[in-house]
Amino acid sequence: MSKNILVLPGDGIGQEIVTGAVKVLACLRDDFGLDIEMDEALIGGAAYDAAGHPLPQATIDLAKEADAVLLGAVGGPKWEPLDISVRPEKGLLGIRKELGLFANLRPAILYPQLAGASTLKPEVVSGLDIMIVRELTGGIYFGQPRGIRELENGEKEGFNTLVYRESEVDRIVRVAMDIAMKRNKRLCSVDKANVLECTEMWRDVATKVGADYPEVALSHMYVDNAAMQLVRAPKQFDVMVTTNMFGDILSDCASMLTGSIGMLPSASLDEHGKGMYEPIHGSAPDISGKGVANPLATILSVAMMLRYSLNESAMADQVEKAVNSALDQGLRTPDIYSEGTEKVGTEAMGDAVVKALREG
Ligand SMILES: NC(=O)C1=CN([C@@H]2O[C@H](COP(=O)(O)OP(=O)(O)OC[C@H]3O[C@@H](n4cnc5c(N)ncnc54)[C@H](O)[C@@H]3O)[C@@H](O)[C@H]2O)C=CC1
Ligand SMILES: CC(C)CC(=O)C(=O)O
Ligand SMILES: [Mg+2]
Repeated sequence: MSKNILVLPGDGIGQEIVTGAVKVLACLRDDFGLDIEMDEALIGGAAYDAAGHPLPQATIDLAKEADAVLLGAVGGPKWEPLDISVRPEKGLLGIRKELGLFANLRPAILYPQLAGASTLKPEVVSGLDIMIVRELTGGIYFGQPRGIRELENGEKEGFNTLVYRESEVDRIVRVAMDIAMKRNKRLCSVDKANVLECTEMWRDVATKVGADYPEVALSHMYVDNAAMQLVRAPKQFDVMVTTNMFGDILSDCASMLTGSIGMLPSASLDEHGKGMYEPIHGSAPDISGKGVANPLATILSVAMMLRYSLNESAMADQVEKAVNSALDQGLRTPDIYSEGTEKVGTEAMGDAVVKALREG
C-alpha cells in the first residue's frame, strides 16, 4: 500500500526549500518505484493568514493520517506583532505535541567538500559526525505556568516554567542510548544540574538509564561548557542528549561547524517511528524570496524520512550520495560558497541533486 507524505511548506524560505525536496521524492517515486502519495497543507503564518490559526484542525488530521510529514519552516516579521499563542511558531510546537514527536535527532555532519566553509580549522572539524538528540515535546517551551503578568507596582513580569517528568527524561535518554549503541558507544548528557533542579533530576535519570547500557560510556556536561567545547574541540562528542531549549541552541551552534545551518536536517520521532522531517533552520526572512536559500538540509531530511519512517535505507543512501555528488561538482549556495566553487541558487542546487540521483 502506498505511503502518504504530508508536505507543510510553511513560511519564508519554507516553500523554496521544500520544492527541491519534493522533486527528490517525486524522482524516487517515478524513477525508483517508491510507492508514495504526497499531499500539502498549511501551517504557520500561511495557515494563520488563510484560516486564522497557525495549526488548523485540518492540518492536524492530515498529519495524523500521514505516514510521514515534511516541513519547511515557519515564522517571520509579518506575524511578530501577534500574540505568542497564535504566532506561526505555535503551529510548529503544536504539531510536534499533537503527533507526540518527543525525540528530535539532529545530525551535524561535515561533508568533506565543505571543510573550508566551516567556522573552525579543517583539522579541528575534519570527519565531524555528531548526533544531537533533543527532547522536543517538554521542557521550558511547553511548561506551565507561563505568561506576562502585572505586579502590584505596575511593573510587568514575564515567566516560563522548566518542567520535566522522570518518564520524559527516561524515554529520551533511552533513544539516545540506543543510537549510541549503534554508533561509537559514547553519550554526553547536557544539563545545568548545578543551578536548575529540573536538570539535576535529568542527570539522575540519565545516570539510572545508563546503568541499563553498561557498554555506553555516559558523561555529563553543563550546557555552558558544552557550547564552548563544541566550538573548541567538537570531535570529543559522538551522541549528545539534552533538553528542548538546550538542544535547540546547541544544534544551531553545531550547524556552523559543518559550514552552514542550511546543511542540518532533522527527524522528529514518536514512540512508534512515525516522524516529521525538517531542516533545523527557520524561515530566514533576510533571504526569503531571493532564491538563494540552501535546500540541502531539507533534502537531507528526506533521506532521514526514508531511513526512519519509510524503511527505505538504500534510497536514503542514494539521496545522500546525490547530495555528495552535487557538492563534488563544486556547486554551492551562497551560505557554503568558497573561492574556486560555483555559486548557484536554491533551484539549481535542488535540480543538481535530482539529476545526480537519477544518474546514480
Ligand atoms: N523550524 C522552524 O520553523 C524555525 C522557525 N524559526 C523562525 O524563523 C524566523 C527567522 O528566525 P531566525 O532567528 O532568523 O533563524 P533562521 O534559522 O531563519 O535564520 C538564521 C540565519 O541563517 C540563515 N539561514 C537559515 N536557513 C538557511 C538556508 N537554508 N540557507 C542559507 N541560509 C540560511 C538566515 O538567512 C539567517 O541569516 C523567526 O520567525 C523564527 O521564529 C526559527 C527557527 C526554526
Ligand atoms: C519555533 C522554534 C522552537 C523552532 C526552533 O528553533 C527549532 O525547532 O529549532
Ligand atoms: Mg532552532
